Amino acid sequence: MNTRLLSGFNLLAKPTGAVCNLDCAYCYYLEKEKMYPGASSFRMSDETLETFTRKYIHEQPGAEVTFVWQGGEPTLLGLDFFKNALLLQKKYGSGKIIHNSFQTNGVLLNDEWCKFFKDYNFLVGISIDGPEKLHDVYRINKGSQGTFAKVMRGIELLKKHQVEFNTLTVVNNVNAKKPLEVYTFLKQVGSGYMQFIPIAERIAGNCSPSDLTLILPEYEGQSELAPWSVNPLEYGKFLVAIFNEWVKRDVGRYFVQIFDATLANEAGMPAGVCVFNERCGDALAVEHNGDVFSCDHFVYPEYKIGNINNTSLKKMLLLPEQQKFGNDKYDSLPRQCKECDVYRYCRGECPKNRFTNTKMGEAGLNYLCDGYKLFFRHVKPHMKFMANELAHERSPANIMYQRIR
Ligand SMILES: C[S@@+](CC[C@H](N)C(=O)[O-])C[C@H]1O[C@@H](n2cnc3c(N)ncnc32)[C@H](O)[C@@H]1O
Ligand code: SF4
Ligand code: SF4
Ligand code: SF4
Repeated sequence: MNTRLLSGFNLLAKPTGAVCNLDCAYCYYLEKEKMYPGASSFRMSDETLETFTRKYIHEQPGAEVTFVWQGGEPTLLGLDFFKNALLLQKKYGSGKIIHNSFQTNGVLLNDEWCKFFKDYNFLVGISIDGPEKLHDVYRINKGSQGTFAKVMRGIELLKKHQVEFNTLTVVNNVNAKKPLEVYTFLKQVGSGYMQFIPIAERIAGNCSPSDLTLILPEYEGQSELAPWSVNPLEYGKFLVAIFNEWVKRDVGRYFVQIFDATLANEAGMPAGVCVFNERCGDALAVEHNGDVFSCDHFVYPEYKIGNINNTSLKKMLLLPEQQKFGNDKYDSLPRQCKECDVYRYCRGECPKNRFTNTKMGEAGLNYLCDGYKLFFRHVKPHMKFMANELAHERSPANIMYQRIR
């Protein structure tokens, strides 16, 4: 038995496929609709939902199961879909503790949605890229209008109903230049847990309209960097600026995913997020029709590992190609990463972003490398201090009263 399976796996659900009410310029998922030419509906059927729920609960080795609803935009399915999902979770629950996490653009939230989230204890992730002028650069609707006002309305409703929420902020070529504006804004909004996701995409040249244009890291044809991609050093500086602010006054008050992950790695614990673990491969994605893929960021025909309606999840996880996918996170690293002084934090980050070469000409280096080197080297002494506090059962927040050099 694969030891990673013993500790559980995740399945990110896309019950509306790539269908969305928005048209965010940088979205990696919208074009996945092309993978289902001729599909008349992108709504997960009741049968597939039931099979998915049953298998996901029964095949999970642990006593807790987390459903993560994403897309496309999951609110487009309407509340009844999720009421049914909860009934099915109850039906197949087998005494396990079940959590639900819901990733949304926030635009369609209303009192009814928020009351539902509160009543059933959903954790809601809201995508917001900063204050209005930064958010509206890329997060636009089908009429090319900014969505900031509607997202803020959604957040106010979540707060009114006391729904637990966190934020996802895509760091792109524009907002990366304004780290403190973004950070201060997210604090004002009431985000207790911030996730920053760097954008690094390449667009293929000479594509036919039916091709996916945002390409896999191994693609060797003609391509160009997508203009919204963040510059690696700028990303590093963005993180450093926010860290410097956080470490002075916000430790223990605001949580930032990459800071948590770095501290966990320093302390010898699992990072808590796949990109900063040594290996991956246990976070699958399921499309509206039951197709299962190696990962949400590898929804490509080459990475389809089966369909939930006719294969067990365990069988898919144990397929040699899926095992290789997860092991390659470490095995395929260039030598530069394996010998890197901040490897214990960075771990080569996500294989999706490994499309550049090392100085020695070796392929498979992470595009964001320079930024990560800058950030991880900067935070290293602080992380060592905080890990030492943890090891002595003291609070890492004590760092706010220290001078670290
Ligand atoms: C694909 S969306 C689906 C859920 C929902 N529609 C939303 O926007 O939150 C999931 C997350 O991916 C982020 N995202 C979109 N395009 C991305 C890209 N090219 N690289 C990294 N993250 C991206 C979005 O900002 C969002 O936080
Ligand atoms: S709202 Fe989410 S799924 Fe829709 S376009 Fe934006 S990032 Fe993509
Ligand atoms: S490919 Fe990247 S996002 Fe997917 S599981 Fe691995 S580290 Fe995570
Ligand atoms: S900082 Fe660069 S060299 Fe070091 S592990 Fe990360 S990607 Fe590899």
